[in-house]
Amino acid sequence: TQSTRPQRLLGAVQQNATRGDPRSVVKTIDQFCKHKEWAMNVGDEKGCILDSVVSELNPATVLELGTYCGYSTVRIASLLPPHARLITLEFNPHFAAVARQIIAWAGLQDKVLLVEGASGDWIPKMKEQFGVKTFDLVFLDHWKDRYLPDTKLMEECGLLRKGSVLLADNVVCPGTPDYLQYVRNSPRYNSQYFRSHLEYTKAEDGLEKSVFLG
Ligand SMILES: CCCNc1ncnc2c1ncn2[C@@H]1O[C@H](/C=C/CNC(=O)c2cc(-c3ccc(F)cc3)cc(O)c2O)[C@H](C)[C@H]1O
Ligand SMILES: [Mg+2]
Repeated sequence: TQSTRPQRLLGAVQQNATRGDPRSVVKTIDQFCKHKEWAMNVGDEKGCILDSVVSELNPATVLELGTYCGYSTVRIASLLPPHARLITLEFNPHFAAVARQIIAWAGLQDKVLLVEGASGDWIPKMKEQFGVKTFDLVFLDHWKDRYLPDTKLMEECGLLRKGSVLLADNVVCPGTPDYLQYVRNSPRYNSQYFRSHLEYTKAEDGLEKSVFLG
């Protein structure tokens, strides 16, 4: 049977990256996407902005919406302090299976909880199922029309506290106009745009960092 792109990406990691070395996993995926097949990972340019936000925040509890192959999961988890936890939601079983193997190859499985299912179903269960009080950081990188409804859902479920940071990928390309309008005009957020480029291309894209004001 034909392999899928995520399976070919996993193969590249297993052949070229060093087990237990997150940086080599990240580098391998970026090389694969630059020279072999483009894939919708946040990539190295926006990834450096992601890294700086994570390092500056030093979060204890992180939520990622949209694992895909686990590239940003590995980037984030590799920067977390020992007892910090990253919960990442992926509703496609095939992508979840590939991501689990990539996260394990990087040696980060003890810091990451990959939950297979839809954000709309799992966000309301975060407290009771995983003992989450609030998230220090949320990385949004799933379907672009779900950023706004899921942000409102997180507010309603009391998962954000004063100072919680939302970091959203692709606010220019493919674009998340309703989400941007909301976080930039709501008095409950302080929003900042980090201009960059769409992964592995010269097209403009960027990350929006929005601090919840409570
Ligand atoms: C009800 C479901 C919601 N709840 C959900 N709950 C759990 N998991 C969810 C949910 N919704 C989606 N997912 C998962 O997240 C992933 C989806 C990721 C989506 N990402 C993009 O579409 C994108 C496109 C481009 C792009 C740019 C330019 C181009 F020309 C082409 C492509 C670039 C980028 O950086 C991009 O991140 C994964 C595929 C999908 O199974
Ligand atoms: Mg993205």
